[in-house]
Amino acid sequence: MVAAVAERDGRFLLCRRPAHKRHGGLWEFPGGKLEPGESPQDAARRELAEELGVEVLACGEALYAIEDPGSPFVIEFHRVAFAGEPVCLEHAALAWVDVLEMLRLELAPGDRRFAEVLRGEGL
Ligand SMILES: Nc1nc2c([nH]c(=O)n2[C@H]2C[C@H](O)[C@@H](COP(=O)(O)OP(=O)(O)OP(=O)(O)O)O2)c(=O)[nH]1
Repeated sequence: MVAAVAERDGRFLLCRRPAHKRHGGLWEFPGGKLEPGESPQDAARRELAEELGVEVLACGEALYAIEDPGSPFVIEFHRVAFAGEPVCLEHAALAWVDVLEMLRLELAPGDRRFAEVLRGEGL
């Protein structure tokens, strides 16, 4: 899985998962599973267009790869820059939050581990 880390003025874009899905109601970085043959950069471009209606301009190398111990997924966190204002097309809500606000949200497990890395080390 790829998770996109978009930052503006010290705030990061987080998305709340729809109630009916796995980890419903929990907050996550936007992104999703890679389709066959996709690079993480391709998947970030596709997922952010689908979920947020934005165009990814740049997607870096993986900052961290983090496992959710309760699931088979490894989540790669990549820094992204995008053009346009994100629109909530597939999630329950969007929010730009600083790291302390992020840690107060109910985060999906892998996203929480990354938030703790952000608090400790920054980007
Ligand atoms: N963001 C995040 N997703 C997680 C974690 N643990 C875990 O099992 N997942 C799962 C939930 C989803 O099934 C999947 C996220 O991929 P996705 O965003 O493309 O999937 P989705 O549920 O929106 O859609 P679907 O294709 O599974 O129907 O990873 C976690 O810690 N963080």
